[in-house]
Amino acid sequence: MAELKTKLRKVVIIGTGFVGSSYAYSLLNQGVANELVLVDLNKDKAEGEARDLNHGMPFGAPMKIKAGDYSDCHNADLVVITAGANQKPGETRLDLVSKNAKIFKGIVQSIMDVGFDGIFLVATNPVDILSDITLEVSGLPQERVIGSGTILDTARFRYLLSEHFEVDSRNVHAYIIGEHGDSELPVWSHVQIGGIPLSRYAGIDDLYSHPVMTELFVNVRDAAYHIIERKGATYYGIGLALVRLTKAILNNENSIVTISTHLNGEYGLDDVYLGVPAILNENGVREIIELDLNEKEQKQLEKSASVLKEMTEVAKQAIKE
Ligand SMILES: NC(=O)C1=CN([C@@H]2O[C@H](COP(=O)(O)OP(=O)(O)OC[C@H]3O[C@@H](n4cnc5c(N)ncnc54)[C@H](O)[C@@H]3O)[C@@H](O)[C@H]2O)C=CC1
Ligand SMILES: CC(=O)C(=O)O
Repeated sequence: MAELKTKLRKVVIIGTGFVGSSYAYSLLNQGVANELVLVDLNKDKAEGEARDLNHGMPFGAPMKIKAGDYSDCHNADLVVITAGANQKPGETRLDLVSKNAKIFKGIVQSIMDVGFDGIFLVATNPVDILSDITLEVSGLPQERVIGSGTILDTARFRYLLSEHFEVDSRNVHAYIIGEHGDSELPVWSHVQIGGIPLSRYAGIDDLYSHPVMTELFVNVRDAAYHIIERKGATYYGIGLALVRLTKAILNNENSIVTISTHLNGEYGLDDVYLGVPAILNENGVREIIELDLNEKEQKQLEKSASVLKEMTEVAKQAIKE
């Protein structure tokens, strides 16, 4: 009988606040990695989370979980960064830029100093800009520096469409692209339900000016504000989204997911990180999927890119000071 070889997979989470700990909990539930190390500036928090998670081990898949430090990153396959400030009610993601860019410079340098040579997955906001900062500070190839981008927004979009049309969200194919933030856009021209274009499925000629579809998108775009007003932070959705990305990477799935990646001419855009569908596997981003956008969508994407480019310059300036 052929010998079964199981590759050991090590994930390190930097930042064990709401997002980091929700992600860790979902990883344990879904038995995704063999080894999980939790790192936080607040060492007690990381230690407490590790102990709590370990007590669930008999009910999950076996894995090693411990609190650690940056030296644990040297042989990690994946480092997921969820550290930094989150939005307070009324704050935008872009309001966090200078504060979190400075935090990131220190974190990424400490990780590279121990010889990390795996994949970075960034979730901290503003995620597109901090992915760019991670690329610049780490010097790793761009396919190995990924942001969670619009994966959560895309999930929210699919969920709200599935509720509206009473169809399983897994059969709703739709993308939100651009900034993970206020300038993001829905790609209405490619929304499909079970392979049927939405305009035909719903009998709507112009999805762009249809009041119900417009309201649905606004609820996607503003979902984080609505949740933060009510419970102070969002974390379960992103925790599960990060596990989806972790599986695509560790299991070499070649999955198409909307992540923040560095564009080099795709969609006519250069030198900017933003959310687009891309094929993800154990080497990181294999290929960016270039959708045929209509004129309206292309213009909106260009606008989103210019917002991000401007704020990325602010972040790059902040880390020089
Ligand atoms: N990309 C996405 O879709 C989403 C992103 N987020 C973002 O995730 C980030 C984290 O949010 P929360 O977990 O709610 O915040 P939190 O405040 O609960 O946790 C942040 C953690 O980072 C730690 N930390 C701060 N500086 C650090 C450093 N230099 N090294 C190590 N750890 C450090 C803190 O001690 C804290 O435990 C925020 O920027 C938030 O906006 C939140 C939800 C969705
Ligand atoms: C906070 C955030 O980025 C979100 O829930 O989308």
